[in-house]
Amino acid sequence: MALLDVKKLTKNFGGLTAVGDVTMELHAGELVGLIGPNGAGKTTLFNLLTGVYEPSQGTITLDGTVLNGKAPSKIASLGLGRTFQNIRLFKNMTVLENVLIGLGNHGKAEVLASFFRLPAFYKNEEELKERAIELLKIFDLDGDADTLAKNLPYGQQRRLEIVRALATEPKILFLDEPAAGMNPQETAELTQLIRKIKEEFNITIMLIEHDMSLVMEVTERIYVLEYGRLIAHGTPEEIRTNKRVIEAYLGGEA
Ligand SMILES: Nc1ncnc2c1ncn2[C@@H]1O[C@H](COP(=O)(O)OP(=O)(O)OP(=O)(O)O)[C@@H](O)[C@H]1O
Repeated sequence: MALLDVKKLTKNFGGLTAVGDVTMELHAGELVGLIGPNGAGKTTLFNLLTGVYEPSQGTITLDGTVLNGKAPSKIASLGLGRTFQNIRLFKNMTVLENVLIGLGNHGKAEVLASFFRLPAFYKNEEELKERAIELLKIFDLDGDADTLAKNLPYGQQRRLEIVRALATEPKILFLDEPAAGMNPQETAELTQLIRKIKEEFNITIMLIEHDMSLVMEVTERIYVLEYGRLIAHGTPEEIRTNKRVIEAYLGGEA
């Protein structure tokens, strides 16, 4: 059974079908690409999958649970994590605090303990901090734990966003153009990082990216959208040579 099962998903904005009749599956442990020309509906699809938008039609099922109609916070707690096209960090908080927020999915007992400053609160705080530092170490950001997020170089802010999303321990991580605005050196580092995430966390990743060499290098399968419709699906090699895909991109540039 697929981990994420998307059936005939559609989102209309007035007369515009931003996502139309999309059916796709993600399996545990896969690294899958989502590409398509500007305005193809990629971000809208992520917004549907993470509950930001309600589908006009179709169903989204995670591990047997239907996600339609659930709030984004509920969907996040069920195991869908994401980053955004434009960085959304708490810029005036430190690097460590940003990760602690990701980790801070407290249960009711912990909230009570923290309110009354019970011993469990301190133990939990210490443990969370240790876990946060551990995560930052994996991503080479532990040296900047006390730096304000806004003072990190751009590439590292993007990296921190990924760490924060991973801190919620998602089953599936959606990355929306993680290489946007990066220089070639930063993009090369990101490529390594995405590989590392897959190895160390053994999670499923779906990646929207305009940088074709990055997509072709790291993904195992690719879905291609144009005008909201899936026009192709296959291995990087199949997609690279797919006539329909080449046409879509050439048309987009003309
Ligand atoms: N909230 C909205 N209201 C109306 N139209 C929208 C809304 N969000 C997206 N659209 C439209 O839906 C279409 C798909 O947009 P979307 O941002 O999903 O594309 P994309 O593939 O992510 O593009 P890009 O690669 O440029 O980020 C576009 O025509 C866009 O203008």
